[in-house]
Amino acid sequence: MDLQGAFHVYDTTMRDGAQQEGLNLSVADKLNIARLLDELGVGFIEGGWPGANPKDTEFFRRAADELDLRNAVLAAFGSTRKAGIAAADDPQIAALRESRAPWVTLVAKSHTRHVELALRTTLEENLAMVRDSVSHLRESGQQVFIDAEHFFDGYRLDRGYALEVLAAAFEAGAEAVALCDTNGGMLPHWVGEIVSEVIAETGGRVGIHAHNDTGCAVANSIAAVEGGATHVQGCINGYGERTGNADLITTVANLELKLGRTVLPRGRLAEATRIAHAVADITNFPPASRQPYVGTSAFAHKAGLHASAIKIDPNLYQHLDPVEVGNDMRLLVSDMAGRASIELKGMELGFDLSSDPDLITRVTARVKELESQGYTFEAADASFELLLVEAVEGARPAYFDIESWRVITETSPAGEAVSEATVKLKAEGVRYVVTGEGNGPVNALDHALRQAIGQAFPEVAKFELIDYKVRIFDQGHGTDATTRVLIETTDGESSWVTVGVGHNVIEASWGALIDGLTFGLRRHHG
Ligand SMILES: CC(=O)SCCNC(=O)CCNC(=O)[C@H](O)C(C)(C)COP(=O)(O)OP(=O)(O)OC[C@H]1O[C@@H](n2cnc3c(N)ncnc32)[C@H](O)[C@@H]1OP(=O)(O)O
Ligand SMILES: CC(=O)C(=O)O
Repeated sequence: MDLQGAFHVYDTTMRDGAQQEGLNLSVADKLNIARLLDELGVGFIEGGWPGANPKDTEFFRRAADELDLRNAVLAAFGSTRKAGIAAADDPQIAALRESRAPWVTLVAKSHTRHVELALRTTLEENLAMVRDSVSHLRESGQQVFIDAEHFFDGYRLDRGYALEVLAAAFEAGAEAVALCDTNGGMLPHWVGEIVSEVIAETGGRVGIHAHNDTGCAVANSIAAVEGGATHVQGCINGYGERTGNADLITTVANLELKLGRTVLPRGRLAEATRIAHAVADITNFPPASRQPYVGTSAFAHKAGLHASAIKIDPNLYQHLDPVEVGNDMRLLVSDMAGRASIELKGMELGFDLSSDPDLITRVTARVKELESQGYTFEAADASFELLLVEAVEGARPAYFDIESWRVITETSPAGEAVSEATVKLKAEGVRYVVTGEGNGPVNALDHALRQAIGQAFPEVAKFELIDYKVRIFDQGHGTDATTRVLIETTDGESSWVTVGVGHNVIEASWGALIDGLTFGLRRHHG
């Protein structure tokens, strides 16, 4: 597939995406993101603005030697030359030349007020800046895209001038002009109309660069394509300045799966979920669970009625097969579950409950009763699995018997609060009495419990508590309120979440800790 030919998928995660508040990428991060984007099969990767900061300059230096891109080519971003100087003498243009990127994307003003107020130059000089910069870079052997900044607002204010800017770019040899909704204020039908008018007027290749300030960045990008655009820009996970850019994966998935356009190499879209999450790991922004196509909730079903239909045919409650974007359908168990939800969740966890409708009814009722007391199973699959095992096998898995536990918190001579827990239990026929210390009561209990159980089951040494969340509900009751604790435990290979509920945070934590250890031991011992 010719990714630099018929239709351009252009990623700007590492340039406009990095303009997102709080998002900071090292050179190594950028190299890793570029590899992931290449795996996704985008045609163009905008790596940053060489010359604007040492990191972006370094990225292009290292990329030329270290990246072995199979699908994509690199684009370096910069602006047209400064007013009043030759393109060849502009140090910023020199940095673009020296980046060794085969493509350069130049941001150009196409809005008269921006030319006069922000550039503080004449409309004529701005046209010359566009013309000179493009032709200079073309003569230096690079291919050029233009990002026509504030194009839609500029077109509405002075259509003639906005089109003159595009004409100057095309005449000088720009391959495509991306019309930018820089302030993100457009709606889809406005974008569609303007894009088709521009194509009719210029005959050149037109692209779209949409920001999400109206919540319409993806819709605007799709409208542009329907209006004739053949170059689409966006960012993974919709990162970007202010409210972000068009989410590139959502845009591409809509183009491929809804409009039947082939814009990525065959089979690449099925990697979308993995790649979106891998990029999120690098940016250190947790992936949004409700993100279209790739979010963990994108194909998660909570309502009992949905599950009952899904049992017959999953497509009754999903707009497409999640496999197409590398995602999975998940059933959530909660007080909104019906018997079908429990049966399907059981199947997901490896239990065939279909021949025992009474058991399904009992488990459904038990889930609703426990949820009314404050438990939540949709976030705590491991506690639900233990509940299911108890129902199926007639008893909860028991690797240890707790005799008693207690915990105290006192101040040390240095004035710090320290906690000490004592746990008495029996495991594998042996009685253990163990004391653990910690920087808080739950930490002390966790240490004592794992030390005691670890003597009978050494694999417990690998277990580690990695997340701890407390939620107080019945807010009216103040310190008497019911407390829910969710604990995430790992054995180094995978992790699981358990829930505990109690009238105080220690009691609730204890329940979640016991479930966490029991679930982990069951995984190792069956
Ligand atoms: C719409 C967008 O998101 S475009 C991308 C924007 N991204 C960034 O700005 C991030 C990287 N930017 C930077 O590191 C810096 O702003 C730099 C290195 C580019 C420039 O820094 P400085 O030289 O200190 O200038 P400063 O940022 O204050 O102002 C920008 C200058 O570029 C000029 N400029 C703005 N747009 C253009 C353009 N399309 N063509 C030519 N010049 C332009 C401005 O008029 C201003 O000129 P002046 O220095 O003569 O006043
Ligand atoms: C170029 C760009 O990022 C914009 O106009 O939004």
